[in-house]
Amino acid sequence: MLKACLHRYGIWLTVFFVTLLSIAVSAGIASGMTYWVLDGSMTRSAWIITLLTPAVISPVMTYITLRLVSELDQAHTRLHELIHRDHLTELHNRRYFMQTLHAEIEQAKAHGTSFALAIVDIDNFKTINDRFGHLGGDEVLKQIAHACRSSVRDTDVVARIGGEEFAFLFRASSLAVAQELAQRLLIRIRHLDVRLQDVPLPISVSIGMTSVAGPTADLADAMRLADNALYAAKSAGKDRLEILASAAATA
Ligand SMILES: Nc1nc2c(ncn2[C@@H]2O[C@H](COP(=O)(O)OP(=O)(O)OP(=O)(O)O)[C@@H](O)[C@H]2O)c(=O)[nH]1
Repeated sequence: MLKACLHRYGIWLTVFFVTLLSIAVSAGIASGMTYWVLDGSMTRSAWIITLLTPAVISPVMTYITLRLVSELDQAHTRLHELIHRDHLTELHNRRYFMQTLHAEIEQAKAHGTSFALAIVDIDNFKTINDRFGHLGGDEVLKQIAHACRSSVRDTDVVARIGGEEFAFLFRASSLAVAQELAQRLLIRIRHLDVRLQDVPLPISVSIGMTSVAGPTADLADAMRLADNALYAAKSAGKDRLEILASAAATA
């Protein structure tokens, strides 16, 4: 925490902030709160100290501290976005998706909850790149990403997990509900009005889906089943949904 502060705000602001903390602590005002500082939750502890210190520190110093804390908050939010967003489509990225999937699997194991996982791959995307170049392909990716986002519920998670591959996590969903959402996505993408250089492009995706439920839920198994289902959808002619339910979900 101290290193990050030094790096971003330089020596003088860091010294100022540390001095401020020392004054507050030595005045006995922040006793009991210091474990939060040690715990690393700088923002929360700094806010608490800031609220308690106006009586002993001048308003100017309090203002500076508030600015510092708010900048730290913004820096933290920007960093979080950089780490978890795909910059092209503004969807979540693979890292975020895998973390969320892992948490959802743990939830299923602990509480017997269920959800559906889908992997969506654009059909014949290479031909679009070959014909219109990488920038043209990027434009199509953005439009498909938008369609993906607006085809699901707020509680669902959508991410771009590879070049022309997206993943969906349908929370607390039966396979039937998730299947309906995926079918809706297929239709929506089929009817997208995508044009590059005024040429209308037929766009479609293939979807592989599986369900995850109960104490035997496993991340690697879930990804493998969804991948295999996607492979089946591609092999069966593309532009379709294939489902491979896990043994636990069908039991
Ligand atoms: N424009 C663009 N293209 C990408 C990006 N990432 C991967 N690609 C392209 O995606 C294409 C994927 O091609 P393939 O794996 O052959 O897949 P496909 O042509 O969609 O074929 P099927 O999956 O069998 O339907 C390649 O041309 C990659 O260069 C990206 O970020 N932007």
